[in-house]
Amino acid sequence: MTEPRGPVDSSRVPRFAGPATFARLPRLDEVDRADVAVVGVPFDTGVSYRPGARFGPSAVREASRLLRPYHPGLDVSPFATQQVADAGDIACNPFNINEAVETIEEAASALAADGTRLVTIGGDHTIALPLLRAAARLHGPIALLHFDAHLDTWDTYFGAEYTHGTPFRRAVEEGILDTEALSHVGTRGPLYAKKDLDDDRRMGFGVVTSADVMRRGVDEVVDALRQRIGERPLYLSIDIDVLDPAHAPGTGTPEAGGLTSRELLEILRGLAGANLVGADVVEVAPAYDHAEITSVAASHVAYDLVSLLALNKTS
Ligand SMILES: N=C(N)NCCCC(=O)O
Ligand SMILES: [Zn+2]
Ligand SMILES: [Zn+2]
Repeated sequence: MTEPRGPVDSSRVPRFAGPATFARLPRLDEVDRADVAVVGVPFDTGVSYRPGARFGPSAVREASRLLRPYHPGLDVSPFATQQVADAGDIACNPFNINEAVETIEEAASALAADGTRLVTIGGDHTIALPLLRAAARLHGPIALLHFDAHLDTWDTYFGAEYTHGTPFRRAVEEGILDTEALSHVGTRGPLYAKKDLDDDRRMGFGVVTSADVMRRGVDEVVDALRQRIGERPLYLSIDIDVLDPAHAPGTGTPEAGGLTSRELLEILRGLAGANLVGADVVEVAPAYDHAEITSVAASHVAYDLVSLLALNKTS
């Protein structure tokens, strides 16, 4: 096996020079194959409030220029022990949600066909449904940890089935999730009715609210989540609005009272050794951002996801 090709060396080429790929990694077409592909989905036609997450992938790539190759918190060099590459963006129809959902499922399945695991940068949360479908094609019904201010298990908006508020209800209906191992983390904010929580519970979700994270602390929350997941194939879906608007202003449906970026990153690190098979980071809407606060946070989250995959090399 040839050595993985890593990022551009920032001691030779200034990190602010050249086109942005995630963490300055090679493009997928520059390597034979990748163990992990970081792929963008610039789609935001499923939003219920502020648009703009279509610009998330390029903002996160730009904000990822400062990432370095060794992760001290997890003691891993994620670009040295596995080939990581930037697969570019999945081009999907911005005028037709149903068609876009199909396109994303097919493109993700094609990328993952030879064992490549995907870290996807959104795009709005609609894209989690086709990504979960693609993951379930390979692994069967999978465990899900969903980090979000919102439940995203609502039924329809204006009669539309595929929106950023409904992906996980669709996924449960389709039988692609392991309903013994579903949790929301960071949930908060007003709901439409108490019934939202009843419906959500009936679908099988456990809820660790944002206040629970504050009261119980990161370690206890991690223990509880890990017990629920066990060894199952696990997918992580991270809506950046799980963070407090102070930590992630650049998003479409902000809610007060969220996690700090430190809490989120520490919970992720607590998942080291879990059987992670794929992940997404969604809802970065750069037009509402300031000083790249949100896209920097998202790029670090994506780096941690790639690092967790490095610790779960099955091959
Ligand atoms: N997935 C995100 N970010 N938001 C869902 C909010 C749905 C609503 O407007 O009620
Ligand atoms: Zn959300
Ligand atoms: Zn969401």
